[in-house]
Amino acid sequence: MSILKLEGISKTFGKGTGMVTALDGINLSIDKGSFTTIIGRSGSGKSTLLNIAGGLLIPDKGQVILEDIDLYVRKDKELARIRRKKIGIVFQAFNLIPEFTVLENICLPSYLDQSKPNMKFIDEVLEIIEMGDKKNKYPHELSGGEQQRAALARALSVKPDLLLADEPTGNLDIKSGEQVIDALQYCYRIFNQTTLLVTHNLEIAGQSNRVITLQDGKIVSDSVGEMI
Ligand SMILES: Nc1ncnc2c1ncn2[C@@H]1O[C@H](COP(=O)(O)OP(=O)(O)OP(=O)(O)O)[C@@H](O)[C@H]1O
Repeated sequence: MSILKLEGISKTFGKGTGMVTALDGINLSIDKGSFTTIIGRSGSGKSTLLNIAGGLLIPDKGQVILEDIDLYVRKDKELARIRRKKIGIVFQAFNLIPEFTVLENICLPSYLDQSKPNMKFIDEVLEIIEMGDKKNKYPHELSGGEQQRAALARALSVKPDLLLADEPTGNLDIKSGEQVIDALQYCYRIFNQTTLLVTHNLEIAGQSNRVITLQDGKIVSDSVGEMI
């Protein structure tokens, strides 16, 4: 069953001779409970695609349907609410709030939504990603890999329908990067978390159950395999 559909998505940046076509007529359907990786050279449109899928960037053309919701016909305030409730995003830069502890950072999406954080679920996530003993630390007291795992727990805290991760290992050394990917995969397996991951790392891509390759803003291959 499809949870996310991108239909005829195009996006350009700039004007005239400086115009860049970042995405060119993308059609894509993501199944509930799948782990999909998007690969492609630098500049092929991966982040643009993820940002559009995540309700963060308005496409020039096309529709993004999350479950039955057409994201970009919604007013800004409603789109922000849908995003907070239904989409978790992990960025390359961890984007934690330095003045808040790990737990406060994780609870933030719920507080912004004026709802009570699901502490039982948050504790379960923290245990799975081996961050249970770090919840009262501040971001500056953590390694890069731990900060990224805290950002992952924050993204998962509202049990999002869709988890998006844009080069989550890009700022990390190999070992920390592997731990973050392991954490993503555990959460996929244990919570059946629908995940869409952008990476340059072909080894990581090979472990997902679908790999989509972008080139010059177009999908040039889409292969389905077994999740390792
Ligand atoms: N805000 C922007 N303003 C102007 N051009 C942009 C902007 N964002 C992206 N682009 C351009 O759109 C194209 C696609 O960029 P995008 O960041 O989606 O690629 P990417 O595949 O994620 O690259 P990377 O792997 O280097 O992160 C590139 O040519 C990029 O320069």
